[in-house]
Amino acid sequence: MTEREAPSGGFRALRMDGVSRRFGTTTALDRLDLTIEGGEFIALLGPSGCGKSTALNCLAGLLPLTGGGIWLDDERIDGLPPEKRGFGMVFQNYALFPHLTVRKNVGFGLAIRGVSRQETARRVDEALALVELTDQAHKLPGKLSGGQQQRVAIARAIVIRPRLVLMDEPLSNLDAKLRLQMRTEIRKLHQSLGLTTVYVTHDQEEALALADRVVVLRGGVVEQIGSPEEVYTYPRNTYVAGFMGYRNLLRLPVTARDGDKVTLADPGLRLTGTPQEEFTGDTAVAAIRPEDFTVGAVESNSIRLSVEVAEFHGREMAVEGVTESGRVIHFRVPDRLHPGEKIELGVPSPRVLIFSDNLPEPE
Ligand SMILES: Nc1ncnc2c1ncn2[C@@H]1O[C@H](COP(=O)(O)OP(=O)(O)OP(=O)(O)O)[C@@H](O)[C@H]1O
Repeated sequence: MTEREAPSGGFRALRMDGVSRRFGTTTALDRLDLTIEGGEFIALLGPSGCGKSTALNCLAGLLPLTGGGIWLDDERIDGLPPEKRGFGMVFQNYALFPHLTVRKNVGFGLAIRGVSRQETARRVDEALALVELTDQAHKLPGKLSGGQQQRVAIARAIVIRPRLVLMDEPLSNLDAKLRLQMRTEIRKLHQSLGLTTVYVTHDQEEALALADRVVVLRGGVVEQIGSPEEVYTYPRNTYVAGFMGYRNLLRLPVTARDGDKVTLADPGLRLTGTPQEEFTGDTAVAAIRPEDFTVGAVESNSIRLSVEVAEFHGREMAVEGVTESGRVIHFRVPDRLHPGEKIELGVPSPRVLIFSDNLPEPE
């Protein structure tokens, strides 16, 4: 097997064990337990301030831990300086040297590691070919597009044959089209090199598209770890559900419980759904994706509403409607609707996830 084919970059597992980081009285990361298998692509997902960059910087060695430890197989590495960890990093702002050509930028890490000129040239050529920048090698970064600059940054990270690649929101400075293109390129690169990767993002689509496993963070704490399918289909709570596109989180009175089904109702609305957790109490939260509604009731699931705003989105309309009791519902339908129109929607019970009522009070 050639080095390029080595799937794990040389380790079986990287273990973060109770990793914590405080800044004064702020706990940015609170006892993170995560084992990353060699070759895995992990996405750390959450909104601004949830601790994802802190987790990445602790892994990189840019931030000392205030608790816990990090292990690469049997070696404890959280005391090692960044350059001794053998990790490659790709940042949001590219962090390229503006006065060095693309070729020199990519070769920089090899030069400071004392790799011979001949070997450096060979590996830089190989990395540039992988990110399809061979013909831009002589240019300065300022002469390249944002996407090309980020490809230079990726080449610079992989040329050192890192044991782990750390990426901090690498696509967020790119426009929407380029972001999609680069996302596919990152996935392709991971498929061909098999480099273990930890990727920080606040974009759920990016996390689901790229990762083998997604770690959803809130306030420095892990809310859920799972495959994209798991976190998308079975979010553990309303926070993860909200992040996974369950745009309708409706707090409603419970009117019936029947085995593994719970019914919630309100004037103009009746929903029977599937509880995702044990709960007591007179109210519960129904989580429903806009795309799971259909026109017309489904069994006894029915929401009657009046259309407020309808946006044309190509294959479908994205619509906001209001029920008799003033609840706002977001849904998608294939045909054009107009403000003021009355419509009845339905949704299959398995697509109505019922959670205990732990939504924060509206401000
Ligand atoms: N150097 C620092 N000094 C003080 N507080 C910090 C520092 N770095 C981060 N924090 C705090 O720690 C928490 C987590 O920050 P972190 O940057 O890890 O979040 P994030 O999820 O990466 O957010 P973003 O996407 O905005 O970077 C925040 O409350 C933040 O204000």
